[in-house]
Amino acid sequence: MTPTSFSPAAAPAAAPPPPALIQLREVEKTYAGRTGTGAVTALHTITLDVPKGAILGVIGRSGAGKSTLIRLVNGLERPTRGQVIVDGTDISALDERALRHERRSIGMIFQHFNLLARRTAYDNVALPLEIAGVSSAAIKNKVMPLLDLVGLADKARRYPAELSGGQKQRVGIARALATDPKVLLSDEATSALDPETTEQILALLRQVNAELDLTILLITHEMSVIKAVTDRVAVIDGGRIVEEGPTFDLFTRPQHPTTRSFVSSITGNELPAHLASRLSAQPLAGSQVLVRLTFTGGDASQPFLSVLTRKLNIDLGIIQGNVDYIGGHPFGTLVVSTPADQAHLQALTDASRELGLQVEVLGYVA
Ligand SMILES: Nc1ncnc2c1ncn2[C@@H]1O[C@H](COP(=O)(O)OP(=O)(O)OP(=O)(O)O)[C@@H](O)[C@H]1O
Repeated sequence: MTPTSFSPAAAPAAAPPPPALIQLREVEKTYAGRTGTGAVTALHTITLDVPKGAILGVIGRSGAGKSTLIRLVNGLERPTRGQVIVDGTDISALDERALRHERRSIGMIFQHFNLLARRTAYDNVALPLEIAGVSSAAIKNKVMPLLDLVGLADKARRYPAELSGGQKQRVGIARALATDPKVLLSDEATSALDPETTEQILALLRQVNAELDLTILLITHEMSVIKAVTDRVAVIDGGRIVEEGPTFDLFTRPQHPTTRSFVSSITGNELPAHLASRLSAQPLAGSQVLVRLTFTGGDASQPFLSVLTRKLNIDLGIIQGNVDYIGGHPFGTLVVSTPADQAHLQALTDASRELGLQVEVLGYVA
């Protein structure tokens, strides 16, 4: 059943967004069908802004169109319709030569690192500079500080086979930064790494974002990556952006069912199956109503449960609860049960709203 939303708390007034460094304008991408298949429209009328200096994550399930989207931004694919603009340049309108030049300002890192096995870490990082015709003295001045930045100064002469997954991705990041890009594209860059290494690589991305004022567009299927590193998030589903906004807002006030499902995957918001299967949309005789209270920001630590029970003189059963942090800001959810009486429910809703909580009626269980 679809939960009824009881007046979610108003979003705080947002400052005007800084200018977008990446702009997708009504972008559509249709692939000609492979042998024996029809054409596939991977992206439908996508409009998306990545503000300068931001880390924006695009999350979607397999086949949603993430890879297509990121490949359009570095010009590996051309849109069927619409424009892809990076720092004022319409990537989709460039010829091959101009595109090659423009790609120097767009770094990219990959899930499987894409390092050349016969080149050392140093030589992998040097490669884009060699291609750009930079002198070997200037290359040395560039590569060693970059290896230092990613924590691999002592591994310059190692080959990829001698490096761990995390170290390989560090080389990938240094290589992507070699040409001083304005934008870093990350294609599932931590998907092949264990959780601890993932955390370290995401911390490195945050570091280069802050130190180099680098705009980062990353695609992922993992909400934990979105939570750990992004400022903004776009949810893609069936080739369409179904929701986009500041990461904290999407976690605390997800609107679209796909976003809710992604958020649930990490916050444990989903009710246990045995309870969800018994939920009814209408009250039954003697039933309890299940209500999800969501608390965000600085008020998350207030003792609202005891305030509510004292104020309303009601019993609240705790069904499920969770507190989490995004960018250092707490948010949490608590699912409570209480007798399904309309006046009772209204009083609980009003009192919860007074405390700054969002209230969502999930349904009724007998
Ligand atoms: N070169 C291609 N030719 C035809 N269809 C393609 C091509 N590339 C992608 N598609 C189709 O476009 C759709 C979106 O694919 P895309 O790879 O962008 O999704 P994704 O979200 O990155 O998926 P995954 O996470 O599995 O990589 C899918 O239906 C896919 O089969």
